Amino acid sequence: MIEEKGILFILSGPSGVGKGTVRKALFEQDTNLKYSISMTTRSKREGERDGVDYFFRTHDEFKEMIQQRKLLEYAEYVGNYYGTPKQYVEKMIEDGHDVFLEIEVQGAMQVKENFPQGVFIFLIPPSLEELKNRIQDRGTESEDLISSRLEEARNEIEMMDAYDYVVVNDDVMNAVSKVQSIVQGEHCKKERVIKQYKSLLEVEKE
Ligand SMILES: Nc1ncnc2c1ncn2[C@@H]1O[C@H](COP(=O)(O)OP(=O)(O)OP(=O)(O)O)[C@@H](O)[C@H]1O
Ligand SMILES: Nc1nc2c(ncn2[C@@H]2O[C@H](COP(=O)(O)O)[C@@H](O)[C@H]2O)c(=O)[nH]1
Repeated sequence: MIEEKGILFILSGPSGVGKGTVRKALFEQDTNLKYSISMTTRSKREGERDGVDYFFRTHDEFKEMIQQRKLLEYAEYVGNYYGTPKQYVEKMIEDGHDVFLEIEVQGAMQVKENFPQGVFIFLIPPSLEELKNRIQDRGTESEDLISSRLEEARNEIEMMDAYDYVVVNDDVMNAVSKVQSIVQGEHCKKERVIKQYKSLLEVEKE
């Protein structure tokens, strides 16, 4: 039998584009996907839970994770640190699960350097006006923070060329179905299947 390793999917996009919304809807449909819960130093939003939405940590705790090299990637974004705990991702991939990261672009570029076989997906809004409306209507950030995030959004969108796929989040279910096609399609990529098949042949030879 072909032993399949999991695939690492990385979803980025400007704040408020709908990454979390699309990811949650996708996870209701795809049960092989595992979400990598990030660590952050930002404060909890109303309704967010430690260990579910994020691992909420102090700056000192976060720095310790960096020093101990326990993060796959990390970045400072609009005054806070965000990072991906390494151990969970490596274990899940090894066990054959696809892992989904929802991270900003600086972190995604670090993953690309260390994990080039990952699949990089960039989510864009139908317009910048719509992005502003979405982040404002969400009502989770102050006006100042919304401005900082929107400023950051312009730089982030310029990075989309570094991604393998770009999906427009016009309608949530439309975007979900596109991301799902990407996930399924990646399992049939000949480079991936041939690599797995070659290791199977090696094992059978022994
Ligand atoms: N396709 C869509 N059409 C209209 N509204 C949407 C759509 N997708 C998401 N939204 C809304 O936009 C807001 C931002 O979505 P969400 O929180 O998922 O964005 P995000 O990219 O994860 O943001 P952040 O990076 O800041 O965490 C939410 O209020 C969500 O309901
Ligand atoms: N580099 C990383 N970025 C991350 C991670 N987890 C989340 N994020 C991104 O940060 C911004 C802000 O998130 P918010 O929850 O405060 O709105 C957003 O783009 C997230 O995708 C991570 O582990 N590493």
